Amino acid sequence: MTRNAPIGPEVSVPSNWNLPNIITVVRILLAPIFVWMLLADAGQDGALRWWAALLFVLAIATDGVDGAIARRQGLVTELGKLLDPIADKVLTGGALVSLSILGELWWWVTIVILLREIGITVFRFAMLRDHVIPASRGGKLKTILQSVAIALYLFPLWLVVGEWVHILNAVVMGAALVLTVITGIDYLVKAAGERKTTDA
Ligand SMILES: O=P(O)(O)OC[C@H](O)CO
Repeated sequence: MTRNAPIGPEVSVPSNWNLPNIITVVRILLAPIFVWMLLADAGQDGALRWWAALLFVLAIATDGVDGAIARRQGLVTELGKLLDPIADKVLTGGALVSLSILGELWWWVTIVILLREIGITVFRFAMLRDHVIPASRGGKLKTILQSVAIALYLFPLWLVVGEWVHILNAVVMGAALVLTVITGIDYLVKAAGERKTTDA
């Protein structure tokens, strides 16, 4: 037996350049195209606005696809765990900032959500020496709720069903905002709990 030979069965580590991670990268690349389309429409509710809304929905839907493929085909990687939430944040963050630039969403809502999203991303990187913190169930639910809220703002539904839809949009966005803050705090509380257990 050679010295330093691995003991036990070899465990194959999936390459970082696999289909789920490529889909995640495509999601990041779609974000600037979507933002450009939305801002180019400049609040005129024209065809470009509808296309931008559709592109957002298609892009955010890939969030479920990459995760499902990764789990089913055993392609879950540390890079994927790190990159997937970032891709979501680039897309949703781009949408929120654009909506605020267009004067359709209060800046304070965008700022609170961005602070939470950037804060948790910085926290994830800070914890990298220990382990990658995967997205929690609450975090996943938060992204779904944010996406629904953003999609409601993006599609100019008021042209079809009337102005009352603005109330629905604000309520759903409010719920997304609350869940965003709660799940952010949850990551920190859980990490503090884990630290206590390892220190004891
Ligand atoms: O806020 P996070 O980091 O929990 O993000 C959750 C991901 O977007 C789920 O795909």
